[in-house]
Amino acid sequence: MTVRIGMIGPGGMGQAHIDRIHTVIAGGRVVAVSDVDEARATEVARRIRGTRYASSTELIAADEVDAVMICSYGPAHEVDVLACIAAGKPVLCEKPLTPTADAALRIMEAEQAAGRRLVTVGFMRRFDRSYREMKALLDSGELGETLMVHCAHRNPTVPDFYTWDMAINDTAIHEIDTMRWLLGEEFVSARVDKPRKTSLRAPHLQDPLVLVLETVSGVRVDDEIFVNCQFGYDIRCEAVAERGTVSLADQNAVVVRDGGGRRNGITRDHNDRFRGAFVTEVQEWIDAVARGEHTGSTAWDGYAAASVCDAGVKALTDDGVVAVHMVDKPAFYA
Ligand SMILES: NC(=O)C1=CN([C@@H]2O[C@H](COP(=O)(O)OP(=O)(O)OC[C@H]3O[C@@H](n4cnc5c(N)ncnc54)[C@H](O)[C@@H]3O)[C@@H](O)[C@H]2O)C=CC1
Ligand SMILES: O=C1[C@@H](O)[C@H](O)[C@@H](O)[C@H](O)[C@H]1O
Repeated sequence: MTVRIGMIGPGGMGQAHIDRIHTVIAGGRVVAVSDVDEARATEVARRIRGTRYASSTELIAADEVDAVMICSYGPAHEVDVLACIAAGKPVLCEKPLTPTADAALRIMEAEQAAGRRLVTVGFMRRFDRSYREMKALLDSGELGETLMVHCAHRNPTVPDFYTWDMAINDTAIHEIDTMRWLLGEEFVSARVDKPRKTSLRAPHLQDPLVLVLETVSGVRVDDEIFVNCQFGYDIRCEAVAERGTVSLADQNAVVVRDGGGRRNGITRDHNDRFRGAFVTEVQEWIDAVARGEHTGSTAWDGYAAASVCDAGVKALTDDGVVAVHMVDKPAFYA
């Protein structure tokens, strides 16, 4: 069976997903697109020989669409995810599921009422080989209990529409989800440290910042967010445990040594750094849709991450430690 996919919001991320589905991934084909930018949707539909729908509502309802990928902006996700649930169609929604927890809660409620897990959130770092090796080592207990994790998430730059809160609910949300998964527990509080700002761009942003999180058991996670670092897409993570540490290595196959020294390249963007993770994530989702099963991060994961983001965004404007508020995990997501 070929899973026929409808793509909402075929911008940068959406087109990268289309390319991998049509080249390296098996079992799926993007047959339909819709975008508020009609010219973009028309061009992408022409290129893939698919159908352009005037609205996401029409795309979701179309008989030719078995499953939906949502790659529009975070604030636009909720309405389309709810429409997919109402139509009974599996949906892979790019992160964030929603920028705030109240919206994610409405999605969880709708999905539970539908009685079937349909929502997968695009937290692709869970599929990254390096993070997986790190998790396997920590879970083995060889290094003892994990005490702290130091993360850094650096982007060369961000677009003009990037707002101050997105440092938390669009960027740090990656570490928030990955650390929940890596440590296997929830966060209880958030604080934001605000160092000197870069003069190189965007005075409306607190850039860089350090998000400091604490888990239920007291593990401390610090996450440097620096989205105008100029030099590359630089993702770092070091877990400190009782008997040792484990870190992500740089993502290069080769290291150059010459008269200028020893060096390896720095990845340029998310597709460059997480290419393998995206392929595994989307392949596993298509395979699960074909089997009629759910896979990957759930609406609960989207909600839990958004709850931590709410606290982080509050901590960005208020000084001090902000508590994370979450509902109890429904049995539906156990
Ligand atoms: N997993 C990852 O590392 C990454 C995830 N993302 C996520 O992917 C999503 C898209 O980001 P980008 O592709 O970078 O943005 P983009 O701006 O390149 O593309 C977004 C597209 O959605 C369209 N759009 C906006 N609102 C819409 C609506 N209501 N209905 C239909 N189309 C709509 C826009 O016209 C545009 O074509 C976001 O949720 C973002 O957080 C983005 C980059 C990396
Ligand atoms: O998800 C992503 C973007 O939406 C976000 O804006 C960037 O900061 C992240 O590095 C990228 O992976």
